[in-house]
Amino acid sequence: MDSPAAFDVKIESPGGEGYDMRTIDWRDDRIVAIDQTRLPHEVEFLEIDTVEDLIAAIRSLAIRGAPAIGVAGALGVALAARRHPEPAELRAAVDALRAARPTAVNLAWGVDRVRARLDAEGTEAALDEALAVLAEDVRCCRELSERGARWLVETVGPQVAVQTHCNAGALATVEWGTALGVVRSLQEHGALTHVYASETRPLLQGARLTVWELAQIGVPHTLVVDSAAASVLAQGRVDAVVVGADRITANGDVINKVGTYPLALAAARAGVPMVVAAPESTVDLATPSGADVHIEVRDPEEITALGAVALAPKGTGTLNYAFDVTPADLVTAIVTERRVILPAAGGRPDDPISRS
Ligand SMILES: CSC[C@H]1O[C@H](OP(=O)(O)O)[C@H](O)[C@@H]1O
Repeated sequence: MDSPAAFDVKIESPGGEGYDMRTIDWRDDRIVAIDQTRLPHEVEFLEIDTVEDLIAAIRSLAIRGAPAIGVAGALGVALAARRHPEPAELRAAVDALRAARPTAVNLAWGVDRVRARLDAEGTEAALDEALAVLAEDVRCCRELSERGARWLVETVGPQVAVQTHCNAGALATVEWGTALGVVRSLQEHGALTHVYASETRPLLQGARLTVWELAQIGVPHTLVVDSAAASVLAQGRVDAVVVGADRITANGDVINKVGTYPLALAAARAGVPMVVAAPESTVDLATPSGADVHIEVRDPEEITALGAVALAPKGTGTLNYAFDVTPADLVTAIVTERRVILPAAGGRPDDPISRS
């Protein structure tokens, strides 16, 4: 595939002060991670010494984002092996970690991968495997981002405006990002014009995290409320929607932050490609379709209050889905570190040829 001339341009993407820090890492025999509940006002790090504290951090979204919680799961098994030598205690701690959040396949994938190494070769091997998972995330995000940027330049042209949802940036991974990784690669190639970010109620990952990241890297951006995202597309302001994923099932259905499905409907109506950027660790070939995925339902207070301020009458009933399912026929492209799958055109993640 000849590289389009535009793609051969390479410019230094400005990183903001301290932006290149890692979202999650292993230092001095413990897990160190940015507390994302404090952003964008403060950059604070958690130093996690126990599995209980790690589970709490994942459940509160202090540590969040499918790839990042996959790495947290992997490091968490290594931590558990060091803190719980007694087999029954260790098993209970690892099982509780695996169940911390149900929807992103990466958490179970990271836990299972390191648990297998622990069972086979012991505590130090478990840490080696966890550190390998961490390093792979860095590599995979860079590779999928480059692949996604190249696909966009070839498909929509040399200058690309993007609409994204939630946060699938460096904060959702170890350090580079998936959807925002594609944005950064477009920026590096001089092919990015603008990013529209939706705020992503109720926890505002778009307004608090994505906008913060885009400012750090000097990307021109506009924040919109979730319900305006469809109008942004209808007005022809963007060339592609690019989002992350929490789980991609064997038939190409994409489970991602709630609000992704309506965005895909609006993209189809506007004739704009719907692009999902995710590592292969998010592809779950053991689950046939989105109908088989447990969608996390979260605390009503996340909807009915903003901190101490009530946004709805006390006792208001809610349906606080954390994710939704975008059917494969609305997904133009899934970009991983190894391949581009075209579900809307009939491509499937479980296709033996493209999996090879
Ligand atoms: C790079 S995938 C990030 C993915 O995870 C987010 O969910 P949450 O903030 O609840 O962890 C959202 O679905 C993002 O697309």
